[in-house]
Amino acid sequence: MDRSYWEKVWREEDLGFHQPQVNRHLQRFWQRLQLAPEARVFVPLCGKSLDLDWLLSEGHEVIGIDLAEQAQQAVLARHSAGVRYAQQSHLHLAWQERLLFVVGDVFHLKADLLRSVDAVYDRAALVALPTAVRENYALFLAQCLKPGAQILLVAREEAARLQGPPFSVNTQEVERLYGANFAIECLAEEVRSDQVVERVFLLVRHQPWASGYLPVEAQETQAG
Ligand SMILES: C[S@@+](CC[C@H](N)C(=O)[O-])C[C@H]1O[C@@H](n2cnc3c(N)ncnc32)[C@H](O)[C@@H]1O
Repeated sequence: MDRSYWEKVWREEDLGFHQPQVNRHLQRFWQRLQLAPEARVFVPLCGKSLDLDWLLSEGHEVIGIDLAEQAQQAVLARHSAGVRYAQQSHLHLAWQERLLFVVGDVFHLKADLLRSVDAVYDRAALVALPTAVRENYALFLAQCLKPGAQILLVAREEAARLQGPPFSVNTQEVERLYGANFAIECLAEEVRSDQVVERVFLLVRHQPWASGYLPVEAQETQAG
């Protein structure tokens, strides 16, 4: 999905993905991450999700990014006091107290910023991306996140779905994308009435040199 696809979605307010309430998996499983209240949380492809507000209410610093300026405006309308703005290359930044909302492409974020993140909350982000971009996204997160950083991932599998977004992402796909760099635990699996299987995963970035770990930058070479 290119930028023009999402621009049209936002222009036409075709926002079927937006939830009018905080995600129940987030509320149920967030405590499993055992984060300090002041921990920094990254919410990629965040839209105008109320989950940002919930994470702020837990005391976290929250960084959201979305291509859509409308998403930023909607979120800032809920956090309007004392907003400040800045531009950094292709990114439009707005921040207010513990919230930083970036308008731009997730792949333009600086690795330094993501390295400061303790946890990532991914609902409808990975599954919004087609296969090739999904691979880049998973590798990008692996390269930027520090060891020990966690990802709470809500994925959806829909066997009959050939097109997206949302795309069907099953357990094998999560393992293919993240298995080399993260420990993966499936926290919940639910079959919905519409035959969509929703799964919640907890991913933890490996510590360097743990058994089986190779840094993503490493190239295999011949001995001798
Ligand atoms: C399916 S929506 C999910 C929004 C949000 N996570 C939620 O739960 O409501 C995907 C969002 O990703 C944004 N998006 C798509 N590609 C992006 C990219 N490369 N960088 C930043 N945002 C992107 C779109 O504008 C859209 O708002």
